[in-house]
Amino acid sequence: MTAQHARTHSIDVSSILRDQKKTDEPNEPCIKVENLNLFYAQKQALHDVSMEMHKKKVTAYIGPSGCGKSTLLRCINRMNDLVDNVTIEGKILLDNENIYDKTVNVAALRRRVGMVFQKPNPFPKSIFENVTYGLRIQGINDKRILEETVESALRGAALWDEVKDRLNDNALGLSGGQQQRLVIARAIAIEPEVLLLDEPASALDPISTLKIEELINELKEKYTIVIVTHNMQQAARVSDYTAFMFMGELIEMGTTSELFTNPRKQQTEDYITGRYG
Ligand SMILES: Nc1ncnc2c1ncn2[C@@H]1O[C@H](COP(=O)(O)OP(=O)(O)OP(=O)(O)O)[C@@H](O)[C@H]1O
Repeated sequence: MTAQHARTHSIDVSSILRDQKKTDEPNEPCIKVENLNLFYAQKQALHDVSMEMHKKKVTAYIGPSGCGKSTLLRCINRMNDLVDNVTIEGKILLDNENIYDKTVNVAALRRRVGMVFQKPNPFPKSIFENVTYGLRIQGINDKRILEETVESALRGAALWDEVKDRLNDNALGLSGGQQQRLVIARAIAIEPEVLLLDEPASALDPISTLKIEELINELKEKYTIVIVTHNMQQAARVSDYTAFMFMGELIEMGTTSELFTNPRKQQTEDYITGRYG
């Protein structure tokens, strides 16, 4: 990135921040990460990470490619358990309960902590069946409950008006942006506490991206949200708190306005002004 780009980059972010009406009032912590280390076989991908994420706020993870953002995100619903040869040390407390405790039921944890990935991944089923999937696997088949859930989840994901007349159509016929909102509807249909979003808009066009960002602002009234993004303007637009990571370490975390306008660490400043990454 050139110096000119770097200056433009940081100016853009500050103007975005000026336009935001975010309260910096912290809510109580919902998730506490304590001294987390993660190894993929011999390779250490997270180094002694400790941080807190607040209830009904949006926290963004930023940092250069390969710094561990997705790895850290996936620890919050134990998705890394599915990877061979992973070793995890430390704790993650969800409402003060260690999710890595041996007694934790991982399926129940994943109902409380929903996840949306970079590429929309609807099932090759109807829109209705996609949204009700989580309820059906819990054995809920009452037609009235399913219909009410479909409407409220699709409304919650800002998709209802676009699909209400074709709920039985195959979800794969939706556009990429609609598919991503459908996947968010599927995640919120089971009323999780936390939503993990791993670059949810990076495969989408600018208009669909804007819709997802507006949606995140609405969803935080109900959910604690953690989002991984490569896009600093996006972090500035959607998040209340931002964590900057570098080579598996949490370098700095603060309110988004603090981190972007007054970073405490040189590495953070270098990254947000586009000097590297
Ligand atoms: N399943 C895996 N097995 C082995 N190594 C992995 C695995 N997943 C990630 N890694 C390594 O762990 C490190 C952190 O990767 P991670 O995907 O968490 O970074 P990231 O910051 O999300 O990157 P990006 O922004 O490119 O998505 C990288 O060196 C990556 O190669």
